[in-house]
Amino acid sequence: MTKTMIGIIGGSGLYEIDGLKDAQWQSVETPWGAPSDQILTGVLNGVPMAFLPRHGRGHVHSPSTVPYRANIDALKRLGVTDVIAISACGSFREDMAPGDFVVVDQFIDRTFAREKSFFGTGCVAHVSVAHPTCPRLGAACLEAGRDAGITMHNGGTYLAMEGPQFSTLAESKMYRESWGCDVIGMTNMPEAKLAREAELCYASVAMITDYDSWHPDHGEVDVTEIIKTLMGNADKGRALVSRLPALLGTDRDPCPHGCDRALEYAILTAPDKRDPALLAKLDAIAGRILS
Ligand SMILES: CSC[C@H]1O[C@H](OP(=O)(O)O)[C@H](O)[C@@H]1O
Ligand SMILES: Nc1ncnc2[nH]cnc12
Repeated sequence: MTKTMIGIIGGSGLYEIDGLKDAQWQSVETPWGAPSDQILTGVLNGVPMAFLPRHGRGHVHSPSTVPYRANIDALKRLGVTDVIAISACGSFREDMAPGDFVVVDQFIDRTFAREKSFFGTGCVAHVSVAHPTCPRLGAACLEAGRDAGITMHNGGTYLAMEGPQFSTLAESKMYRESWGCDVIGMTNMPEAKLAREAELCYASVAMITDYDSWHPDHGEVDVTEIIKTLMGNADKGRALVSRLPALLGTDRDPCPHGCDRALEYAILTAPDKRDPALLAKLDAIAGRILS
């Protein structure tokens, strides 16, 4: 049995959380560069927690320049076992209204200008992302949100776009009508794929801020409206987070869905052909399987 450590990746509007005992902002170095910011560590309601603002405090990084690999590596290096990503999203569904939260369980990845893997020449690995989020962790988020009085939706497909511009009307309609997506954002990919490679359980909570541009009564996306909705959402996000420790507990069994064993049969490169320099960089991510 291992000890639980909760990692929260806070999206737009969520740059810190309160109530951590022994809170301190820590600098973490990784072989993939610096994470988005220092990481706030401490203990929340009896369980160790690490909080990382995805865009950095003051919103420094754009969705394309967020150092996704460094962020996931830094959380893993600190001992995080369970990552909850909290993200501002547009909605493609009338019934997923601004102010509601969605526990996302699928993604369509339309990003193209980002590093998407820790692996590559000299150590090739292929993990499954058929089920890219952890159902156990998603269920805890759903319960925590409902306990906090938030309107929660169980399951949804997140369209990850490159940005930073919002979608055209034609794109918005295509994602909604032809592709059956539920929400849209710019950051959960490659974050979710990298978390799987790092053998971390990952759940994604979408905080709905707008109806993207498809909705005839709402017109185009307006970032000032998004920020207004975000201000209300951020407090709800914190309320959800404060309920997670009681639901996840201090001790942790192996993930029933195998997230923490994703690399077991994934590495294809023969031991004698592996690149020592890449193996050294993989110390935190794949140390369990490579050492
Ligand atoms: C503030 S509008 C667009 C911005 O908000 C979302 O960020 P995050 O996913 O980190 O909450 C979206 O992905 C864009 O980066
Ligand atoms: N409509 C939208 N499209 C992409 N990212 C978003 N983040 C918040 N609203 C969004």
